[in-house]
Amino acid sequence: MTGDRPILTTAQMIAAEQEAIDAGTAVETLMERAGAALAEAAYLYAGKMPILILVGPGNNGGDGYVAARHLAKHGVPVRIAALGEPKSDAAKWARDQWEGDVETLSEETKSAPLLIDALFGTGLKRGLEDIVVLILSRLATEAHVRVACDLPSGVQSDSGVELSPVPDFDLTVTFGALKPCHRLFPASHKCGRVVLADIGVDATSAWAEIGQPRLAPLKPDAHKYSRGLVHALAGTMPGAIALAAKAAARSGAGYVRVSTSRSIDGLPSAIVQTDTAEINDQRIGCLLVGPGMGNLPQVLTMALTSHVPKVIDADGITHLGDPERLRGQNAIVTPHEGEFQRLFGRLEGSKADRALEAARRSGAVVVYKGPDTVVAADDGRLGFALPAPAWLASAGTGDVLAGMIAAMRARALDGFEAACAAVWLHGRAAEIAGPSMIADDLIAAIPKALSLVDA
Ligand SMILES: NC(=O)C1=CN([C@@H]2O[C@H](COP(=O)(O)OP(=O)(O)OC[C@H]3O[C@@H](n4cnc5c(N)ncnc54)[C@H](O)[C@@H]3O)[C@@H](O)[C@H]2O)[C@@H](O)CC1
Ligand SMILES: Nc1ncnc2c1ncn2[C@@H]1O[C@H](COP(=O)(O)OP(=O)(O)O)[C@@H](O)[C@H]1O
Ligand SMILES: [K+]
Repeated sequence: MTGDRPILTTAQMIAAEQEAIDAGTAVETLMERAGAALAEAAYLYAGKMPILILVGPGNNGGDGYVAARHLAKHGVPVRIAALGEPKSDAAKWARDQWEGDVETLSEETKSAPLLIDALFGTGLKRGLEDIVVLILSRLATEAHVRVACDLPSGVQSDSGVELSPVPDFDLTVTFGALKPCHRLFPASHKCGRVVLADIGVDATSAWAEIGQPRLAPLKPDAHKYSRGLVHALAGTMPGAIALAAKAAARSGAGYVRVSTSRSIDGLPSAIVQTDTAEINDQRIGCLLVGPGMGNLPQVLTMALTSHVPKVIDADGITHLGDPERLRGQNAIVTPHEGEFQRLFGRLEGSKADRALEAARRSGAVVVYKGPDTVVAADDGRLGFALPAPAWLASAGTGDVLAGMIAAMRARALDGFEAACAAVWLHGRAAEIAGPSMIADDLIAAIPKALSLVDA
């Protein structure tokens, strides 16, 4: 995922900041860059709209004082309302550089068309006091544009959990790297557009936002097997495997084959139906099992005897029973919350932590689905999906995703890269298909989603 926007926990961010400080950059310099970037983003978004900046006692507040100075320099009318005095040396420095008034944040504080929330960032330890929540909510409602400095106040940076109620923001300007909360639910859906500013800290991480995939262009001498053979195993509900198989074909698999004991209606003639299960055919790029499998655990058991890479979804996950069965399987599993808990139990930590733990326990690539899908590999790589439209919440869209992943895997991407590419394309296909889509429409939108990438 080289090139994707890195995601850092608070501890990693502090370490990266310390590295920059040790290399000779003062913390005030980092704050100056952060505040200047916040000001620039707000100015680009809203021009000379009058601004109210709420500042807290820590370095998040410090960024707010710096931003105020830059905005005022550009002729933007700026007011500051502070929740207490600055506590850190850097924030005190930023406060001293500000030559304007500082109001005390209270129930009397008047709103402005643009609100910047620089109350708390990564240092938040508990929820905001009720009275502060009320004031923030009123000022946010009365503003036309809402901008969060680093992250919306009230959000726990590492988990995306709201420690106190958080208003909706239009824009979040973050520094050095994205934080898990920008892509984990519910906070992910409160941030609005997330702008990442470079402040000169080296933010490298095995965690990143899943960006647009880079797929190798089709070679002139391609043939159906080199594009990838996906072999799907049907079960008791043929509709689900039909969705998955069609999605695989539309995602560029050169050859899609379905083992089924009875003919499946409505499958395109290009998809081969066979009543044999040639699952050890060395040409298979990816085996797909689970969608519509129903209560036929023997289908899963047979799939697990094969040595080819595999995608295991839906009923296949339910019938696994023990994550250890996945070890050495070269598998990608695609659980939603219920399936995840059935297979891995109730794990501790954020969704990111749980996904990584599941990948470690099973050795599989885990695509942990939902409004904040994450993809984890057992080597520690973790991809966070962009927010996808909520209208994906309809029957069969998961089957489509499983087919798309199988196609990406069959074209010889590694398991993690294949899952990330498919998750990205699935989200874009949903946007293209629009709010009243059903899973079949999602498949029809895959070619347009693929045309967004150079493939
Ligand atoms: N890490 C970095 O590289 C950089 C960080 N910067 C900024 O620094 C921020 C982090 O700064 P801090 O660590 O000072 O943290 P915060 O500014 O988030 O706030 C921490 C302060 O608030 C107090 N506090 C926490 N929760 C509270 C609550 N619910 N009610 C009242 N007080 C509470 C803490 O005791 C502490 O004094 C980042 O979010 C970012 O905006 C930037 O200045 C640039 C560089
Ligand atoms: N509220 C939501 N916002 C965005 N994506 C969602 C939401 N709900 C579900 N999805 C996505 O839709 C798909 C649903 O998959 P799944 O739950 O397996 O459904 P099914 O088994 O009916 O196909 C997943 O890719 C999931 O991430
Ligand atoms: K904030």
